[in-house]
This record gives sequence, C-alpha cells and structure tokens, in this order.
Amino acid sequence: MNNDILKVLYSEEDIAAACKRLGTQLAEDYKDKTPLIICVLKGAILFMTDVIRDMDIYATIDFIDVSSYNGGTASSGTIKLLKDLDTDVAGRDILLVEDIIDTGRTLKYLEDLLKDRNAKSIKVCTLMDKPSGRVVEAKADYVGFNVPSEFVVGYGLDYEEKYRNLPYVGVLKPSVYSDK
Ligand SMILES: O=P(O)(O)OC[C@H]1O[C@H](OP(=O)(O)OP(=O)(O)O)[C@H](O)[C@@H]1O
Ligand code: HPA
Repeated sequence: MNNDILKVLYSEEDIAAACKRLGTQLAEDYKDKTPLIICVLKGAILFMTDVIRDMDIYATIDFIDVSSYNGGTASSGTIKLLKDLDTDVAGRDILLVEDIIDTGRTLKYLEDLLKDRNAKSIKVCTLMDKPSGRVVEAKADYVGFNVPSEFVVGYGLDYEEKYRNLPYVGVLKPSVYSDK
C-alpha cells in the first residue's frame, strides 16, 4: 500500500501536533458546555478518535454516515445519508468533526440537517480544508491544514475505499488511477 504513495503531505507527527493544537483549543472553547461531538463517517473516524483525546471536558459522541464520492475522486453532487444519528440534537451544542471540506456540499447538507433539527449551536472542526474545491459556501471554525488542490488519501480518507488505514496523508501515484 505504501508503494502507491507519490508523496506524503502530512506525516504522523504533523497530524499528532495538529490534533493536540485543535483538541486543546476545543477543550478551552467548550469547557462550560457538554457538546455533542459528531463524527462524519467514514473519513473522519481516525481524526475524531485522536482529537477528542486532547479534550479534557465533558462531551458525548455520535456518528453519522454520509457519502457522495462513492469511492472515486469527484463528488457525485448527491449526498446519501447512510446512517443517521442516534442522538436528539435539539438544544445541543454540536461539534461536527470532518476529515476534509472540499466542494462544501457535505458540510452544507449536514448543517442544514442539524439546523432543521433545532441544534443550539453548530461548529465545525476539520483536519483538512481544500478551499480551491468549493462549489457551495462552507466554512470550518477549526482547521488542521489547508490542503492544495490535490486528491489526498490516508488517515481516514479513501480512494476506492482503500488507503484509509495509512497513518499519514498523501497523494497517490498517477499509475494507481490509470491502472484501472
Ligand atoms: O466537501 P465535499 O466535496 O462534500 O467532500 C467532503 C466529504 O467527502 C468525503 O466523504 P465521502 O463522500 O468520500 O465518504 P467517506 O467519508 O465515507 O469516504 C469526506 O469524508 C467528506 O465528508
Ligand atoms: O481529496 C480528497 N480525498 C479523499 N476524499 C475526499 N473527499 C473530498 N475530497 C477528498
């Protein structure tokens, strides 16, 4: 699997430092609240489980599974809700945890859903933000890295459902795509 990687963008050490920085800031900002931390599956699974370790506050967690890339490198434009939350979000302070914001469509879909369900507040923490990909307006409150205009994999992010278990974020060799 490592042989498919052209270059590493963010190493394990880079990611650990970002998690510590963000987790510490989030703990400070939410110290007087008990937020509901929502992990957006599947991509955010590694990031969410790492960043919450640096948050010494009371919080509850839940998971929602939405998909629009269907394993490929481009957004289909249609967000499918694959698994809904178990928690009632009405009146809750929500922290959405994402791996990446690209076109912004997923985030817009989730924010609309949470507003419809009367969440008290909604903030967004993303490991990566790719502003060059934006199609709809979407903004994160906490960002680990601003990424260049490249398709990235690893640390939760996939290509054809693979590479999620890489401990770093990188870019695939072109041959991985053209071999198909
Ligand atoms: O800003 P956008 O263009 O909407 O892209 C961001 C979303 O795309 C990816 O999810 P994906 O649909 O690939 O599902 P996955 O997390 O299960 O891989 C990623 O995990 C984000 O949730
Ligand atoms: O660059 C990306 N990589 C993997 N999944 C994604 N979903 C949106 N952008 C990306």
